[in-house]
Amino acid sequence: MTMSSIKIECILPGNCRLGESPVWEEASNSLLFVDIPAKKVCRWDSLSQQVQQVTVDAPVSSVALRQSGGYVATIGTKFCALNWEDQSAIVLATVDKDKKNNRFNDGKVDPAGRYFAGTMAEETAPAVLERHQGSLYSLFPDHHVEKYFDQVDISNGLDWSLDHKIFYYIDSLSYCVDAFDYDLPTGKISNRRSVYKLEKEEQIPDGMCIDAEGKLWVACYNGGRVIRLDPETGKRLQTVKLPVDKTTSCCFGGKDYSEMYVTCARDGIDPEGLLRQPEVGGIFKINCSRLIMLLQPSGFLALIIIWEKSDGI
Ligand SMILES: O=C(O)[C@H](O)[C@@H](O)[C@H](O)[C@H](O)CO
Ligand SMILES: [Zn+2]
Repeated sequence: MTMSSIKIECILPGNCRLGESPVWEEASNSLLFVDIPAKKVCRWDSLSQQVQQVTVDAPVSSVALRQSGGYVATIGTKFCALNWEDQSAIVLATVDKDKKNNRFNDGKVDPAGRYFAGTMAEETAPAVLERHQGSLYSLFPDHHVEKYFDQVDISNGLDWSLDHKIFYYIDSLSYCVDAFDYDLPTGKISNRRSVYKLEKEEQIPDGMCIDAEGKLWVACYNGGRVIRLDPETGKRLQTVKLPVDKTTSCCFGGKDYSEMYVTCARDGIDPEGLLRQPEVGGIFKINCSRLIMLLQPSGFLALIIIWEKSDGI
């Protein structure tokens, strides 16, 4: 993929205050995403170009697909099951009960159906917050929660290697992309190491996804770009710049997963910055005319048992 073959389009000139967690839903040809402070989960239908949204009662930081249909989402400090039709959220588990100022941030489902998500202290301004308050958790199909580690500043991008043996993770204020050995049967992680340190102009690492060649794509908050990294060599392979500064996350989607969708934020941008970025708060699509390397579903399906509805997994 060379720069010249890339087309970037604002597909939804929305007004996201803090767009995050893009996830492609194949069954509906739709892109799901959240606007965290607006407490909204949105679903953009790529065929009709219409957006539907569900408003919840606390900041919603990530959304994922459930194997049995419907969604799961991290709302405030709760893992929830989200029913789109009646707009209800069922609480599955609550974390950080002793930390009243915390909320979940980015989350994603692992290849075995566990829902991983980390927390952070609420920000007073972008990237300004009480440090070391966050932790990383996962929700198992039976609703029990495991805690992996604490002392996290801003729990962010996460994904798994194609062979499911490595878990990649970003704590934004470390300015690094980290890797852990991953044990899929148990969901255990070990042997933390850093695979890439962001350069100054790349700014703050935020959301992340993996492509079909096992390379990582990281959205750079304040950097106005997504970067493609080789986690084996620690080298940056590519930079794709976007017409907005606060790029927050990315996923693959569209036909054959040949497109990349990128979310961004407008909160924290001054009036001059808003004038300079007319498409701020929109959702972007990166199209590559030569189809290579992408073709990677943007997430796994959460295996969550909801006994109340007795609808199995
Ligand atoms: O969406 C997130 O991940 C955080 O909630 C955001 O607030 C920003 O991305 C962060 O400030 C940049 O590090
Ligand atoms: Zn994020």
